[in-house]
Amino acid sequence: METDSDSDGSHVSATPPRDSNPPSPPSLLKLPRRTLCNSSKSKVRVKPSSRSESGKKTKPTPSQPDPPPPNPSPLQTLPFQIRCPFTQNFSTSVTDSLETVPAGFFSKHASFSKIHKTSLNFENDQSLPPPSNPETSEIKSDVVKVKKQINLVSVDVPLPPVKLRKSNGEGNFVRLNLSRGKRKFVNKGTRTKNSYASSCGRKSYRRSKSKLNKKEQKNLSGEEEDLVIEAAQQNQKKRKLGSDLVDEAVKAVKNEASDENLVSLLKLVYGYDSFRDGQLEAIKMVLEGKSTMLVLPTGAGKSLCYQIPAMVLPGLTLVVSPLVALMIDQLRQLPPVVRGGLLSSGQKPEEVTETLRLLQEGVIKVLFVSPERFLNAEFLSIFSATLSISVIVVDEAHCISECERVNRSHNFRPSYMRLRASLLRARLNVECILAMTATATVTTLHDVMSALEIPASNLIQKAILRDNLQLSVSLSGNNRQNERSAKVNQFFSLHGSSKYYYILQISVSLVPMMSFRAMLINFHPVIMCLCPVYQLPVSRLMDYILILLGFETDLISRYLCDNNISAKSYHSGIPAKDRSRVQDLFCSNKIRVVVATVAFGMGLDKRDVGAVIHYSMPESLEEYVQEIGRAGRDGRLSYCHLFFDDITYFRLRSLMHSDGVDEYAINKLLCQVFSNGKNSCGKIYSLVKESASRKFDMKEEVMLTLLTRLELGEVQYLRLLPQLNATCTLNFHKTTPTLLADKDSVVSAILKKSEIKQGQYVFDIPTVANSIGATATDVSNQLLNLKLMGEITYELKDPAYFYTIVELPSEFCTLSAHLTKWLSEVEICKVTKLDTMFNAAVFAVNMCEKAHGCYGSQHTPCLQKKILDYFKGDGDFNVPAKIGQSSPFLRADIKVFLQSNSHTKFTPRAVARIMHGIASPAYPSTTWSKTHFWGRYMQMDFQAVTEAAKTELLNFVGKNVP
Ligand SMILES: Nc1ncnc2c1ncn2[C@@H]1O[C@H](COP(=O)(O)OP(=O)(O)OP(=O)(O)O)[C@@H](O)[C@H]1O
Repeated sequence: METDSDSDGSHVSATPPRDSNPPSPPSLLKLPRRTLCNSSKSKVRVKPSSRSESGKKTKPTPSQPDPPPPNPSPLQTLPFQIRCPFTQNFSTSVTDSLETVPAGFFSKHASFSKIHKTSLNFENDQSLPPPSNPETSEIKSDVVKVKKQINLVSVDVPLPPVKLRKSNGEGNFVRLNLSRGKRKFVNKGTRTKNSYASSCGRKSYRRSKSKLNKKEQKNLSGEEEDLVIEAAQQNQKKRKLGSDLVDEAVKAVKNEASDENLVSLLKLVYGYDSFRDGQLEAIKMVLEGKSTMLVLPTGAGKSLCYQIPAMVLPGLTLVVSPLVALMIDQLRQLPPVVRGGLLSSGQKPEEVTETLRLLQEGVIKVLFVSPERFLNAEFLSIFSATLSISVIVVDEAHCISECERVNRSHNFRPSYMRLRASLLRARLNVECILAMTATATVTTLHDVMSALEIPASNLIQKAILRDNLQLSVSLSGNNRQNERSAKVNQFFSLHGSSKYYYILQISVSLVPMMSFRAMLINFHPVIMCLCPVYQLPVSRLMDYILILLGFETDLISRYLCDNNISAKSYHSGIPAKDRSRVQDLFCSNKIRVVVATVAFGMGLDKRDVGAVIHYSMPESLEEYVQEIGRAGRDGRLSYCHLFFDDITYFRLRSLMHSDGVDEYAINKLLCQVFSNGKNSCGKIYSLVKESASRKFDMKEEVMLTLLTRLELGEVQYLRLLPQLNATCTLNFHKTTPTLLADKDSVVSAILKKSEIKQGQYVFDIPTVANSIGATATDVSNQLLNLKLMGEITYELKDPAYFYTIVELPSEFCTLSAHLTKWLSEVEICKVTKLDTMFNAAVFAVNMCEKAHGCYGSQHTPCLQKKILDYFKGDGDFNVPAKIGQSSPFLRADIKVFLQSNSHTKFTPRAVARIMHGIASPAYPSTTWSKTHFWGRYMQMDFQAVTEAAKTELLNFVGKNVP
């Protein structure tokens, strides 16, 4: 399943809210007024809002008067403000920024506090936009003298070893590959500018000199040239020294993995003074070869827990990661002393070959792979006797849990079933497994630890949430279109042109776009809402990620660009190359906003993301925690706002049922898979994806999940083979078919097993392969060879799942009942997670008593509590009251529907899907959305609709229905 790694769930198309009574806008977050001022006001220090004794918020008192605020408008009373870059003030006083950090944060996260201060210093120094990478500024100052002295712009003087980590947030990989515009998925380690072993001296000087333009070269005096050479040589020495120091430190840890030795290594390689909570413990466990379950909050530094062991342990560290984007990001984050590589479906053959070569040579210490690539025959063949693996790291290990697997990636990820300790040990001979996640409920932890055979004593679990994230929620209301337009007009007539108003204009102008969105979703009578406006305080370099559904991302990013906020969209419809470019641009601060679907968030480690805005509700609290975890990774206060509305919730809840299947359909699938009876064992078969999907009314991913379960369940019934096309249409050109068949067994088999249609030979690849005892891949390769020799041309069609039968089930009924139960548990689990997310949001908005620090739309304490309860297993799992359980019209509507479609066969599930507006392979939306029953009962419990459909079908057909 090659695409899985890129899955982002953008299939979800949310319906806009249509509540006729919009809530009163959320109360204003009292911002330091400086965020609203132009640069001339930048020195004005304003205390953040304070609370009166009665608990009411009071307005901040500026030490210097600001321009009078605009007249009160609903648009002002919002939690955030999106700032235009031109009005942004980058010069922030240290005290102001410190005021934004919640009490207790530094005490808990010593290392965070260090970074926080570093960043503040940077801000003071860098007062003008556009911003350079904050992480490089400190380091650059070290070399500034040399540069100034010799009047050079582009001489890259290498850095002292202790600062390596900070000097280049992109890691050596970026330097060598990405900066050239080509992505080779190999971390080039020691050859980079910042690495210890990079060549300097003469060679470096030559390279530097060649970068200068002619004029600059002419201006370089002999004395200056000597200075350049001397600087380069000095740095070469420093690097050598640094490299030796790291070697020494690694050796010391190998001898004794003491706290002291590990901290020295940490300082030397990363420049950090101390480990964060949980890191040291985890590193020591891994170094001792103990399988470990590590649960640390987002941004707490889990990656370091395998990076340091990778420096010390002799073999390879294999990291299984769910998304290609995440792998690339992690590869970049590797320190220069640890060389990494990745194997993914998006690579060119030469990149794969290069990675394999480096692996064989033992140069690559950390290899990232997707679960789809993992453990297949090709992958296993890499690992010869000489290549040993020290640790397998399962990143985002919650995906192993069955419910999580489908929920988080919005797609079935059957390949996660391969991540079982027994398989890993048998096939890769690895003892130590490190499973890492930020979000795991008690059940998920249990699933992961038992799959990976991690003893309970080896669980390291710290806080779930960082406390520098300010959480707010608002329920989107639904204004009628003309009301909205009136509001916009009123707003502009009141506050014409000042910069302050300009900022508001940005959000207000989202309104026409919302209407456009309404036009796109034409399946329901949609009443659009005036999307609340976000006002985000920009007290520092600020970036935003808007998490929202696929097709909207382009619209919104275009809109933001039109309003001078540099933004790009990121969703699965964009080619992988462009997506990674967007990520590069965002990470290098060239754009400020990424308007993205969920694919963008996972694992992204950009320190200064100031806010994550959920434009629509995530599907679970795990997803929410994971996604807001992209904000504030530098330890500073950051904002996470969630918009939710009933319609989107209903829509998402319906979609949770789109993967479900009935026992009847599973039974039919089993009959086909094992249709060849006793003699089929050991033979190759194919299941053509498209036709089977329609026949069984089952999504392709669901079929693959079932096949994988038949391979990896308690009994191995079959073995999955590489996916290929099943049907071939072939023409002979040079040699006559019979002559060629004499020389070639594949051709001979083709002649025997083909049908001739219009002079062309049409055959089934598995049939030909079985007839000569070859594999389907062998047949495909031979066809390619013959084509290259000019003997044949051919066309392949019918993409299919290929498998060999290992054992026939004794009977299908028990097996299909078992599989159905398993899938329906997953379905229920997904719905429960969504309900819990919705309940938490509803609680924050409606039931929170505004005690314990919640106020206005700020719900940090109460949301934090909801999240913690959920992860402890005490969440509010009740079905929200909004979900209807019965309707007086439902059965009558179903009856009419069945009568008007009497020519079509339905199952109860198929009827319920249509009533919920969910397309399926056999009932596509192109046909069925035309019925006016489409989506009519979206607000009713799916199970209740299914039951009603079953009753009506029984009445209608007058006999048992499946
Ligand atoms: N001991 C430390 N002191 C200071 N910074 C650290 C420390 N350890 C890690 N970091 C930094 O913290 C940031 C986040 O680390 P990392 O990406 O490993 O987090 P994570 O736990 O994997 O987060 P997520 O679950 O969100 O992917 C990185 O920039 C990393 O360099």
